[in-house]
Amino acid sequence: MSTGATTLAIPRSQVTSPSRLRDFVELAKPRITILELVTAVAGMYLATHAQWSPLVVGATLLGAGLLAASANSLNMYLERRLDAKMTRTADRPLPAGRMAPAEAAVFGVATVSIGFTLLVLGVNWTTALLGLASWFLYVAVYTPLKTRTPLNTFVGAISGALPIVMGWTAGGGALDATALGLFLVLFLWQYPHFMAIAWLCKDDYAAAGYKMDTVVEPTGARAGALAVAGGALLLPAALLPAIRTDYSAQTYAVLASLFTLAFVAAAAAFLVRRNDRSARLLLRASLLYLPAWMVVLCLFGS
Ligand code: HEM
Ligand SMILES: CC(C)=CCC/C(C)=C/CC/C(C)=C/COP(=O)(O)OP(=O)(O)O
Repeated sequence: MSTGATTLAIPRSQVTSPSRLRDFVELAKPRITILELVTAVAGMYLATHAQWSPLVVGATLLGAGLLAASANSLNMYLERRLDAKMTRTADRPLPAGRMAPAEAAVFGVATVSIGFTLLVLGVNWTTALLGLASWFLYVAVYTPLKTRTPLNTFVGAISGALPIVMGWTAGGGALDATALGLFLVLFLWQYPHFMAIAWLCKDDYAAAGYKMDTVVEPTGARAGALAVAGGALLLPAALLPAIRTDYSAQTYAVLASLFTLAFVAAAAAFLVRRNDRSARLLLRASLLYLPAWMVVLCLFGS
């Protein structure tokens, strides 16, 4: 009798090892989650001018991080069969068979419960409810819409724009014009960001049956136009969080407008020459734009 057979009979998902931890981290889509948390820190910095309580900062980041981890793991649970059809996602823990679907579901339910409770008890109800709204829109509306209509991006962008507002309200900010400006910048930013990805991954998306803009309109003209529109609308939206007339706000307005014009130029280049090179450039520009905008906003716009 071979002991090897016994070893092989143990599901890989029950083996405890560092790679198990890596799989749980992967379930949370760490890069998107980290940038979301950075936006929350920027929102909180603007509201408090760094006169913040370390406990509230910790509770906000942990609570929002757990909600984002939950949203992402439940998205992976719901999309495990479709993820198996895309080269970009086939090696994720669920489609690759390294984790049982039930484990991801339990992780997703546990993290949303703990994250929401932490935000209610350690921060405030407004922030907790904004987090729950973001979670609900992503898991229960955006995820099922992905296979139905390209309007899914509109809903995903609402979800992705809420964490910066959560940071703002966690720091005591009201749901005012500044909050609206922060929301709109994040919302609009996602159009150029995602239209570049939608172009680069269009074959994958088509293979899995996702109705992204580049799948239903494969020339990419519509995706390009949406990227330019999102970028152009950022010009007025980026000015909203700093409607003041003093010198530092003017510096912010000039710098933010320059960044935004460069971003719009990258979107326009993609619209004109729709190829992988221009899409990659636009994606890179989007990932530079957001941190640059947040730094300028925190230094001069508050
Ligand atoms: C409609 C909304 C969004 C969609 C559909 C979307 C989709 C995606 C996809 C599919 C990727 C992977 C690209 C690849 O593997 O090459 C990606 C990358 C990324 N996204 Fe988004 N995203 C959205 C919004 C956001 C938001 C709100 C943030 C954070 C504030 C964000 C941050 C990132 C980052 C940091 C990366 C780079 C990850 C890496 O280097 O692999 N995204 N996005
Ligand atoms: C606090 C809280 C709840 C934050 C939620 C943050 C969050 C998950 C934002 C969504 C951003 C988004 C639409 C990503 C794309 O997912 P996708 O499903 O298109 O990506 P994929 O194809 O890589 O799975």
